[in-house]
Amino acid sequence: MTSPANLAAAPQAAQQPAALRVTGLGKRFRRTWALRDCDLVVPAGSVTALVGPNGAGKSTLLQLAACLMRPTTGSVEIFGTPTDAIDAALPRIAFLPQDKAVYRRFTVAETLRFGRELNPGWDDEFAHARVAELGLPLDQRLGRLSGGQRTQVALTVALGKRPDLLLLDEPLADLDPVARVDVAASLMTSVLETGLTVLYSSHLVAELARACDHLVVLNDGRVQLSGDLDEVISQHWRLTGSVDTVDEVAARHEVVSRTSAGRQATLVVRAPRPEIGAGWEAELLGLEDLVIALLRKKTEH
Ligand SMILES: Nc1ncnc2c1ncn2[C@@H]1O[C@H](COP(=O)(O)OP(=O)(O)OP(=O)(O)O)[C@@H](O)[C@H]1O
Repeated sequence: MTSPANLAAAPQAAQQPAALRVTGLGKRFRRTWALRDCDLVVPAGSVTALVGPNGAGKSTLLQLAACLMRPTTGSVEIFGTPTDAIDAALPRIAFLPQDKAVYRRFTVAETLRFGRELNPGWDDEFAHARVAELGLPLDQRLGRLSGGQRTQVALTVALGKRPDLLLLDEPLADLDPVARVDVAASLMTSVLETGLTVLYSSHLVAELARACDHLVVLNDGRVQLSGDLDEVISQHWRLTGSVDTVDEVAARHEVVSRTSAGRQATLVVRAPRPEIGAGWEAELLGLEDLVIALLRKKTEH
């Protein structure tokens, strides 16, 4: 009753067209399993948030999807093409790694030229229009741009490749709050204009709630939950009541987390409608509280 479940991976896997499909995926580095037994689908056209604590395996998953590493077990498919067939899969993907991987000595123009030379499907007109719209000077070296501007150049290179699946590893992490909001908004405009699928890892859960329609929670190398964001949120409740009756209430539900303070017990449960008795209250969780509950180790059993 208490083990976290993969809410929607099974039905998703059967029904939805997948931009990314991961089956039985595992990745081991020496003795450490960074990912284990992962099954998940990122639906085509979705903006999917990938969340989890440090070391959960988010970057490893993104790098496997970007064909930068080979799985130890299982498989990864991009729009139905296994990433083993790298020549077919690669043109459909763009990956923005955590460190953005830009050359600080290159100017903006040189960076775009680099993008053009490396990518057969490069859209030069789009890339130049995007940097012009953002007011980024073509002759400026990337090392002299602000962090937010550098991120915008890296995003322009990723988008200029005209990918079908954009993989972003914490793209906003090193930006100040204003730059974060601006970069996220311009990214979402580009996403809406192009209709591409995005898988986006971040610790900034509140910002993800604005941008994303699907959620994948990774914890300790495993998929803890995946599904449509509204559906996920409509099925997670915070129940509060007396510690005297908490066992009875817990026994009627799938418990995600359980805590207590003095005489008051709090349960986070997964249920379409919670079944509570007198003296108990139920409220739906917001995304941030839900992610915290999912990632918190259960403190009592
Ligand atoms: N190249 C590597 N060699 C050895 N171990 C690795 C390597 N890459 C990742 N790991 C290990 O795999 C696990 C998952 O790491 P990963 O970077 O995927 O997590 P993450 O969720 O992206 O973390 P963060 O939020 O801190 O970026 C960690 O235990 C990490 O130490």
